[in-house]
Amino acid sequence: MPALRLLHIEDATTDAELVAYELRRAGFELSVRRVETEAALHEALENFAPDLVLCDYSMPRFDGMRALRICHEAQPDLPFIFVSGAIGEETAIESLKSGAMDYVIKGNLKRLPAAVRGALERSAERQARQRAEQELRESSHLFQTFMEHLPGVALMKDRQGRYVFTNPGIALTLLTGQRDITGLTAHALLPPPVADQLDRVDRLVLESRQVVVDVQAFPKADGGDAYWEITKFPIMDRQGKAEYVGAVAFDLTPRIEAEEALNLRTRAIQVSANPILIVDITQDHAPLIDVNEAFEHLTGYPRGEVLGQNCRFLQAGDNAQPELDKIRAAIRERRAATAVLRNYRKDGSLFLNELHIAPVHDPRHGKVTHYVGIMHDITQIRRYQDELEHRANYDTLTGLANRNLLQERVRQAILHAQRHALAFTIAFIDVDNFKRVNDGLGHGAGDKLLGLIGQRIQDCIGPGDTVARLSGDEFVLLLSEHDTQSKNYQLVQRIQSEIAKPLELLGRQLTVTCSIGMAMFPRDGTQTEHLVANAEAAMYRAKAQGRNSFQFYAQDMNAQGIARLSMENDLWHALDNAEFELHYQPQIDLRLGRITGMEALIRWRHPTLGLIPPLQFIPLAEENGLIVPIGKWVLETACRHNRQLQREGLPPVRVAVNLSARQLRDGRLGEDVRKALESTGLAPGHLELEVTESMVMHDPDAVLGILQQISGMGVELSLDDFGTGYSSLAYLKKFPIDRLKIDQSFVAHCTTDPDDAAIIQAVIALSHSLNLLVIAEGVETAEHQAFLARHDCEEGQGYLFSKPIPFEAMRSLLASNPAYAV
Ligand SMILES: Nc1nc2c(ncn2[C@@H]2O[C@@H]3COP(=O)(O)O[C@H]4[C@@H](O)[C@H](n5cnc6c(=O)[nH]c(N)nc65)O[C@@H]4COP(=O)(O)O[C@H]3[C@H]2O)c(=O)[nH]1
Repeated sequence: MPALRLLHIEDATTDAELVAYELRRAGFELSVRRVETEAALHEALENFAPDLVLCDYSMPRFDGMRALRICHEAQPDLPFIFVSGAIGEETAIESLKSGAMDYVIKGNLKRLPAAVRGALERSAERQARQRAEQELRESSHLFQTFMEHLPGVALMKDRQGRYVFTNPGIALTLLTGQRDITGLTAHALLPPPVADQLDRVDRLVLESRQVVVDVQAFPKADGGDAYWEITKFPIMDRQGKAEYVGAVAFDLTPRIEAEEALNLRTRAIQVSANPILIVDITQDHAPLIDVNEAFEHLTGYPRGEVLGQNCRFLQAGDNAQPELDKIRAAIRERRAATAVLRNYRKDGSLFLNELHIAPVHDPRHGKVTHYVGIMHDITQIRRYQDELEHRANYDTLTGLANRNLLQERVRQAILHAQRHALAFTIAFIDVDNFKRVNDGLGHGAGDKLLGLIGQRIQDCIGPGDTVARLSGDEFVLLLSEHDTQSKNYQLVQRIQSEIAKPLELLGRQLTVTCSIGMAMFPRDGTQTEHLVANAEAAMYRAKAQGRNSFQFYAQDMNAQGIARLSMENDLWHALDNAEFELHYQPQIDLRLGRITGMEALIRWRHPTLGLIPPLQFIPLAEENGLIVPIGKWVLETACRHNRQLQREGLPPVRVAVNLSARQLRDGRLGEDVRKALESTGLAPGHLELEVTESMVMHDPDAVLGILQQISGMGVELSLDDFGTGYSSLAYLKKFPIDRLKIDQSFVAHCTTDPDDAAIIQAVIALSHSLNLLVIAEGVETAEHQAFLARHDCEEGQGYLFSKPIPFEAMRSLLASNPAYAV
């Protein structure tokens, strides 16, 4: 036990010693400090740290009551006892009231030890109590703070259901917002059903003495419910009786709402039409942790079979896909990406997967932990795109490249050739007389023929070459390795002999030929259009030289080709646009000087080029077959005009109409003639058809039938350009010809060239012997007329009498009923 530190305020040292003696005698161990001034007291209180103060009441330099105050102020709990001479009852009471713990008279020091012990004990008690109070205050403060900051509700109720304690959070569950509800019950605060439920659970807790966890809905001010999870527990009193219900409650609403939102999203993923997969990349083999129904549907893999697996199984070993690198790089760099992959279903079938992957960040540390993949089956779309692309680049009829693809390939060939200083060839192939097959056997057969020809051409060329069908019967070849004419020559020979091989169409043996033109890069052009146009020009030149031939491009073909091309183009529309008209040249009876007939000669009134003579477009129309409809129009118009003149009362004349070779072969000529006569009402004897020697002699057997048919109708026939060919007059006997027409080239020189004169005489004589009439064309002078008349040529036609004139002029001429000099 440490020595009692005694501070003694005493001016008399002997008194002080007596006091110490008395206390030691009573068993106290003492450490004593004696002071007798105020200053010394302050110093001692500060440095000596006394356990007890004894003080004389009245001292010469100090006052006991003052000393008491000083000690009290410095240390309120320090035990203070007056030890003094007699001070009277009142003073003693006064001192005790002022805080002294006891009063001992110096004359009765025996009482001092007991007084000291009592003071020390009381002081110790007081200090203990103060400490306890302090601790209580502190713990109460801690409890308050804790309760105030608790993110929920804490409360206590008594057995009657009255709130004994609530934290401020209680306001959250109550509609009132009331904070102090001590003494109230739930029924005073909440709707009855809610209060009833709370009471029920309280009773359960009190009766079972168990912890009960319950979820309770509380109505919210804005409508709807807030859900609280309430944990209730019994609180026992000292006797172990469950007197109170304690409760802590937490608002579940945000969690429930978050769960609902999550559920919604999960459901959205589940029912999404797009297959969706989720991969965990925190694990080494990046397993699938979720897939939706659309994934199962597309791939055929059930969910349970693929979860935990790496998505690699979708590639089924087809791992050499460059697009896979895109996915790998994106995952390495933790970013999104899109790639098109070849994936395989469970049944092994292929589908094209346009896969979009996006990283998912963990909100806690921002790291990418998962990837979400959205799949898109683009197999059909791709197929459709390919189909479109194919249609855009390939000819549907033959399966060959079309103009588009050809242009692209030629463009590439030009770039390649320019880079490596190479040459290549463009060949233009046109099937000879294709129109005849098409018209004769029908379009189906024509299409089949084009397919066969395309195939034959294809078989002749190399793998690096392209064969394209431009339109109709035109094929263009890009021969990328043909850099010399000799190579081209060999190829052309091969193509022409391949195409010319007999083939069978609709059960008929057929042989077709083709004309080929060629242009070489860079010599004949450095641009696609020029090369193709020049090859085409060469093809036309080849055609002009006879079928089944070929030509290399030569500079001068160009202008000719272009003009021809544009004219051909216009010719297609000329008939629809009514750009044709007929002029008439009168034919004169050379003995009577009267008009007996007129020849219909076609003119084309071109919108920009003006009046075009027939020799400039008839051969073209012959070639492309337009001559047939044009010829039909001429026939009808000539008949109509002639009938009109007759109706107007003019002297009836014959109208002569030129036929072309193609019309003769067309097979519908007889029908056309009959219709023209019928529809116009012209008598057959007033129509004459002119055929040329060459037309008849080319295929005499075929022509004979149609000429007999026409002649049988009563229509007259004349043989035009007679003398220019090599017809044998003997052969002519077989034909139902009425009239021979001496070509103007003989007439022109009949008066100057004895040979021509002799020929004319012989022709006239022979004709007469065959009972044929004779008409001479190109009668330009009176001498011509006289010569012809002298040799019994019945009729003449030429500038001497009239040039070909429009219909109106012809009508006027007939109306004037001219008499030409004979
Ligand atoms: N130098 C000279 N020429 C004369 C004289 N008298 C007439 N001519 C011309 O000689 C041509 C006679 O017609 P063509 O031999 O049947 O030769 C015709 C005929 O083969 C053809 N043609 C004209 N119209 C038609 C037609 O409707 N259908 C067919 N298929 N061919 C036609 O075009 C050819 C040329 O017709 P056009 O230019 O009208 O030329 C006409 C006519 O204008 C003359 O005294 N001196």
